[in-house]
Amino acid sequence: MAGPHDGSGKGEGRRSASGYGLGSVDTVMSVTDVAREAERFVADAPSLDVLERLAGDDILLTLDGLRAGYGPMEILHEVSLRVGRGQSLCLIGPNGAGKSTVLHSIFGFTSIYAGSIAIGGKEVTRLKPNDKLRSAGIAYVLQDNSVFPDMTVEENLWMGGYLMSAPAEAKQAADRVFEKYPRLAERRRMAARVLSGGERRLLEISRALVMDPQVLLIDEPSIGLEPRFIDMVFEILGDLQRVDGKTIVMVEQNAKKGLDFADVGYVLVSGQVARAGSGAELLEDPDVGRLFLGG
Ligand SMILES: Nc1ncnc2c1ncn2[C@@H]1O[C@H](COP(=O)(O)OP(=O)(O)OP(=O)(O)O)[C@@H](O)[C@H]1O
Repeated sequence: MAGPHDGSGKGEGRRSASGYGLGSVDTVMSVTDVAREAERFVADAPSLDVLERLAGDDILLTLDGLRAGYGPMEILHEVSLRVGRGQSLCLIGPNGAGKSTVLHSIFGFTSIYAGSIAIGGKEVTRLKPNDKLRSAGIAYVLQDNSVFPDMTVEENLWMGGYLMSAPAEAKQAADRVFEKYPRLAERRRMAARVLSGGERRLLEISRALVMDPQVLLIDEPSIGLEPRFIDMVFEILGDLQRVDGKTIVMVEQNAKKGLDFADVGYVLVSGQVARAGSGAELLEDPDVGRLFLGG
């Protein structure tokens, strides 16, 4: 029977790659074709010199030869990555390549079998998530739908300060975030469930800002949002980078949008870094275009 993974090219089996987040509706490569082509990418993996050049003179976050996964299942195979202070980096790649697992590993949600993670030259490989946030200044914005719908907007923000020693401190920190985002401040006593999709995403990002992190890990900022909200979210991220100097590492299924935004892009295939370049370079790379941008 023809199916999406059988490579038969029949009926449902010939779904456009876009159904898997790999291109536009008129892309005609099957998922199997895409996977086969993507594997060929790995042969061209960038050298450490390339990664360092892309990160610039002031490297903040370093992953070296990271092997990580869930329980006994290794997902990332010797992933190395460099992010400059105040830079934005976007990970793209096929479904299941391990993009979210890179973020999970940086934040401390995975088992790490080998390799290292360092921030500002200090090794933080095996710090637990709370310590990643508290002492390494790394915050993680979950993929979609992580607001507490029955809590008010301000209660949601206070939750972002759960590691602070006193509730008053969390409230003060939340007030600083409200000053930055009047749109949220105006809605502070409303239940989060009544917010629009874009406002919910803003609340999720804001909650991660309460601890004033230096690095924001963001999983799929555009997922499930209408186009006007997608633009709004990328504007917010751009402002955090430019005005507040935050370093941003994101996974984005909308590869064009992500690469358009990011200073640096990495293509992850089968748990390995297959290509890296400036966002603009990758947007112009014909292989990236064919496989991930719909031709
Ligand atoms: N919490 C988990 N426990 C066990 N396996 C997991 C977990 N999260 C992800 N995986 C597995 O790790 C692999 C990589 O998943 P990951 O979500 O990192 O890929 P991805 O590139 O982000 O994919 P997508 O674009 O579909 O979100 C998949 O095989 C997935 O099933």
